[in-house]
Amino acid sequence: MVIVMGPEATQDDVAAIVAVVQAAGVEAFVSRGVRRTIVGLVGDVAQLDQGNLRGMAGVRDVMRVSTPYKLVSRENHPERSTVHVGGVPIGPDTVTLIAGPCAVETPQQTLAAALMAKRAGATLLRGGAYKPRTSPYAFQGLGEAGLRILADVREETGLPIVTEVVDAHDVELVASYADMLQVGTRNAQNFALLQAVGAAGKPVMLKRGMNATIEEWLMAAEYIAQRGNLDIVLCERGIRTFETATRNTLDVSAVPVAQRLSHLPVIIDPSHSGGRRDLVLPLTRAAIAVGADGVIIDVHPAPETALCDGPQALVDSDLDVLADVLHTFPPLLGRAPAVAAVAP
Ligand SMILES: O=C[C@H](O)[C@H](O)COP(=O)(O)O
Ligand SMILES: C=C(OP(=O)(O)O)C(=O)O
Repeated sequence: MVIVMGPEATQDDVAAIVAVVQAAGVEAFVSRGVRRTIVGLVGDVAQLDQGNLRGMAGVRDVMRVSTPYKLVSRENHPERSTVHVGGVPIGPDTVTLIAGPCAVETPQQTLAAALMAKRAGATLLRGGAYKPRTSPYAFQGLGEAGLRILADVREETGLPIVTEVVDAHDVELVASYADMLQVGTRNAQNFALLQAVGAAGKPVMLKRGMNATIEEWLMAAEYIAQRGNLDIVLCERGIRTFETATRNTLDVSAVPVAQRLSHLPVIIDPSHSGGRRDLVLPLTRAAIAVGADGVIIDVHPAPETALCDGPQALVDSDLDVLADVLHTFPPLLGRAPAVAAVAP
């Protein structure tokens, strides 16, 4: 961390800064220039409150030179990581397709959607049994009955399950069925939930908060990592902007930025970002082109009757194109579509 002090800063102002910094066990190196004085800090600067330092007399600016997140940072872990979910890799060598229904509605609908997902080349099945809904009157998911359906469909199709948990109290239960726990955009800064999933012993997919900066997203991942779990996959799912033509604005630049800052795999959700079926395939192409380590896509056998997010679900007639994108695009970038660990 570097503290820049203006020309008006007195000797006492500089001494006050040095005293605060040293009291926190951090070393301070002062270099006085004609127009400004720079105080360079070395040590565990996480102990210091940047805002408080910025408020002290004579201080012009306070700048971090290292990242505030440590465990998920690429500074301390230069190699990019691969996370395995039920034996399926998500990482730099592959492009993984996770697909399935937005919400688990019935056993028949979930199985039909899982078979669609498989036909498109998915090696992981998505599906929400606990749905975070804007309206308390909207379908909230089947809860544990939905988890049981997912487990049956996993048995039948061999696809490991990715499913969302919305409440810290449900983490143990959801983890007892899931192969990967999903934390959604609405809970992306629910710190108690992040800590609970971090302790659950299952890989976690952390969606980006719809209003979160990339740094806030990585700090959220750090909460999970701090509980001893580094099997985290980051998922860019669109952010809130002024644009109303799409449900959210897909921030494609978040993929290379997050991959540069963090060793964790980064995937894209083209369904929740565009919010429109006609955008899912173009955004999937964009995701692969920008270097995403996978995509998570909604599919539904009858989206006109879907209980959640029907307009963004791919239908049967989209699957061949999706499969083709998955087979032709990754090899252009030296990658392979991720395959199942054990052929079912
Ligand atoms: O699947 C995700 C969410 O539950 C869903 O997108 C929420 O949408 P809503 O705003 O219609 O509740
Ligand atoms: C709730 C979901 O997505 P998001 O959190 O991105 O809205 C989902 O994928 O089911």
